[in-house]
Amino acid sequence: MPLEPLSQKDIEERLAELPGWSLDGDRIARSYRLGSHFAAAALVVHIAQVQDELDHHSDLSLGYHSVSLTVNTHSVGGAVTEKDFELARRVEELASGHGAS
Ligand SMILES: C[C@H](O)[C@H](O)[C@H]1CNC2=NC(N)=NC(=O)C2=N1
Repeated sequence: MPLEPLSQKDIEERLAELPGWSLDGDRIARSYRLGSHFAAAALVVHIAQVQDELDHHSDLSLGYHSVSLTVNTHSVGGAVTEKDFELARRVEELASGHGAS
């Protein structure tokens, strides 16, 4: 099925199931805290691996003890789609395995 922009209501319903995620303009976003810079870097690499697997890529940044990402879907002109939430759910699983909060 082709990707379509989600309505505001659809976005809010999905965000309600993803604590820590929020709408930032036309993107969904989350930041994580980790116990060290190296732990944060490892999470970035793991997220990059999943993004290539899904062929869907966030803007992903590494801080001192933090990782931040924002994502929308370029192919529909930069709107939020189901694919962004698929990535967000996968990242949540990963982050928990890395001890991120
Ligand atoms: C050709 C390739 O499949 C596309 O460019 C993919 C790659 N990653 C992507 N990532 C995001 N966030 N949106 C896209 O539309 C997108 N498209």
